[in-house]
Amino acid sequence: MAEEAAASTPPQLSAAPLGSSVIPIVNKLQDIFAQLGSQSTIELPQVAVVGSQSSGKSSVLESLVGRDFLPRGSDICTRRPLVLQLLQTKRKPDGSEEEYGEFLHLPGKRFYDFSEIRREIQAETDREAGGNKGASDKQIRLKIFSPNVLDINLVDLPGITKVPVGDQPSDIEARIRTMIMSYIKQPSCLILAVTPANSDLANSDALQIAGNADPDGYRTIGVITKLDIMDRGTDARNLLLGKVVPLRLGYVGVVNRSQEDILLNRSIKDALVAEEKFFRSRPVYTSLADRCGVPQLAKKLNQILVQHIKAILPGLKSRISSALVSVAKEHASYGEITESKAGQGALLLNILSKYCEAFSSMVEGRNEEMSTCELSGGARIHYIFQSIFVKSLEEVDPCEDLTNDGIRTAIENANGPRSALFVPEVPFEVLVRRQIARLLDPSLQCARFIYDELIKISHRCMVNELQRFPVLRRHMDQVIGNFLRQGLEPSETMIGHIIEMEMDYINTSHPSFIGGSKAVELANQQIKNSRVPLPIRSKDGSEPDKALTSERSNKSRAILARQVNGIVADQGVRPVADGEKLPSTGSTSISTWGIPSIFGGSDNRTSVKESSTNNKPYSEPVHDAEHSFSMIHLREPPTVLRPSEDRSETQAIEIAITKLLLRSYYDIVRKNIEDSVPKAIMHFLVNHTKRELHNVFIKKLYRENLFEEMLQEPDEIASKRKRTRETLRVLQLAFRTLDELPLEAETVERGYSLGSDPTGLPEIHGLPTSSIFKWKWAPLHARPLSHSLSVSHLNVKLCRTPPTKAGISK
Ligand SMILES: Nc1nc2c(ncn2[C@@H]2O[C@H](COP(=O)(O)OP(=O)(O)OP(=O)(O)O)[C@@H](O)[C@H]2O)c(=O)[nH]1
Repeated sequence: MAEEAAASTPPQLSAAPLGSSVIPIVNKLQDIFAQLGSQSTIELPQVAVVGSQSSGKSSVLESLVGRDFLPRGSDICTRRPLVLQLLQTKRKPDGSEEEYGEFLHLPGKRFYDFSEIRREIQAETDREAGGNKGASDKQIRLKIFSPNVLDINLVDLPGITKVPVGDQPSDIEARIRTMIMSYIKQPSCLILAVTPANSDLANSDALQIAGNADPDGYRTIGVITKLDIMDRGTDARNLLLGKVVPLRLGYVGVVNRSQEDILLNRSIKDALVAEEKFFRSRPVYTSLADRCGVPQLAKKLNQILVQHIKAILPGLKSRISSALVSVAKEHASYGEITESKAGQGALLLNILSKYCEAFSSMVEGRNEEMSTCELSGGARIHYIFQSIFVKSLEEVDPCEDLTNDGIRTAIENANGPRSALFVPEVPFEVLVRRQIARLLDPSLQCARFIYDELIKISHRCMVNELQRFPVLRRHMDQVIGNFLRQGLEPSETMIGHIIEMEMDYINTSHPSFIGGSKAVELANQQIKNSRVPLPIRSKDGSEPDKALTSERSNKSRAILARQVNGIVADQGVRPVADGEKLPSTGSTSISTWGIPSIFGGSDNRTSVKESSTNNKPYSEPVHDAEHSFSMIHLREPPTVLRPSEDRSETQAIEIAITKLLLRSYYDIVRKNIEDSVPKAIMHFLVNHTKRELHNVFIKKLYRENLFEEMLQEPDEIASKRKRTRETLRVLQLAFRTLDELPLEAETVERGYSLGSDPTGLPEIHGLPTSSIFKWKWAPLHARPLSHSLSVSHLNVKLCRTPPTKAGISK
């Protein structure tokens, strides 16, 4: 009845629950985890009680939890492992608490009456293990929800029994041992090895099985129960001092409720008071206060939990600090909200200046985020100039699209109605102009490429910073786009002028130009060298070795084109041109270029004349003598006239000269263009943009009436800023909290008071400390429990008083 009454009163822990003083610290840490958005929790070690049957395991566990809910009795009670999950719940808004249990096998059913929990454990044990003392290794899982507990698992295990009774199989002892071992061999399991004081400790099943699972004793605490029913005249001093069986973490002696107390419904609270009274009334235990009583056991466990928490703190701290750095960076990227006009103006000005600075830096290669994987910014501009533009121009052969026939046609056209006396200047100029004109397109294309590059660079400037101001970004892109287009126009005009200038005046006095005399000399040389073998023209007019000679000729040209000024005396076989017939003699008289006379020998002239007469298109029909007085009819000139196919040596020389001149002059122009086009683009487009961009921005965008519009932020950014600011605040708080976490033994001992903590959790204390319970235990000798429990070193602050020699059990 009393127990029922206790259960119905507002749930209040009546004793020092396990880990009570650690709860606030763990809560704080859990809060930090939660605020970090982390799913992980602080995993506290599981605590298992082991021992022989009826040694008092369940009683110890109950005392630690502070609630009556486990079946206890002089007979076998725990016949299935009971995994007790303590789960901390939030206090209700009105401050009231709610404690209840829930079984895994009865999901959704809440047990607010703890004696009902006990009845359900008994019933569930019977269901699985039968009603006649049978045991089963099938767990009963019970969750206890309370605002006053630590999230920790406690395991009540069946007691070790020797002689099978009831329905127990013959190997009951082995079975139970195996079952117990499966729990306590886990390195994260803390073992409470329970031995009644009225039995022989040296024969303790609890210590024996715990020793098997934890040979070094880093996670075994010895618990001596039933100190109150020891033989008269005996005491547990030596046991507690570890003189009988040494234990690294030592022993704690407790007095639980007797069977009589249970029958009388004596509460745990009363039992704890009685226990305190018991130790106080036994002078033999006075000096062992730190190892006597359930509160001391709870304290010892708390200390181990604190050590465990300490071990996980450094990892937690480094996680928080790295999160702090990245969140702070993100927060900074969203900037601050600026409301005043002056502030907005300054912000806008700052952005514009920074943008221009970033643009210039990228063009000049001073960009901080310089890539090591690919060319960027100014380097790409250089590449376009040198590796694309210049290289392409150098690969062009000015005579590439000119056939010998073409050149000859041009020459004949230039001669007009006369036969040429001099090497005609006009065809060279016409042809060279045509080649120069070809340079316009690649030059304009080059300017376009650079323009595209600048647009790309502009898009890469301040990408992150301007995310916040999409309207401004759009406007800036527009302004710089227009401005670059405007810069492209004068550079294109300039390129046009450069090409026109080159075409307008063919400077045959250029010092690098080959000049007429030299060209004639070289041409003669070439003709002479290539006189034998003469290409034999077949009937259809094709030359068998045309392809070959043409190829050679191309090669020679290529060599020629690579020489300085484009001139080299071609020593090898240098057929003048495709399909040329070379004269047998090469004697020519040479004048200087300009008015160069290349009077061919009379033979040549004759041969030209002859060849012209023999030329089919011009040849007249042969008339009979009888028709000599009749009207002579001329053949109608064809609509399209071409020069005769037969070529004189003079013509061959003329063609060769023209080509030499073309190449030489083209080379001069090409170099000029290669030099001046990039200069024009740099001046009118690139550098002009660098110089003027800031002014243009100011002129177009820095207007007070536009501030608001330009600095408009998307809602998303505002909410991101708010969110990161909050996260930042939480992280900073978490970092501070970790630093200030009172993990010193003294504070933990007292129960960490949250004071005016906004979570509103109450102060939680253990039992009032009387002089007899004055804590002296100092775990200086403690060693890591396991990997998950361990701390590599203990904080010296944990040690208030040096441990007594006896306390350091070996
Ligand atoms: N006088 C006295 N009786 C105790 C003490 N501890 C336990 N008991 C009694 O011993 C009996 C067994 O206690 P339990 O807590 O059920 O022991 P247990 O080890 O859990 O038992 P099983 O689970 O059956 O193995 C009960 O009647 C308890 O009242 C104690 O310190 N002093």
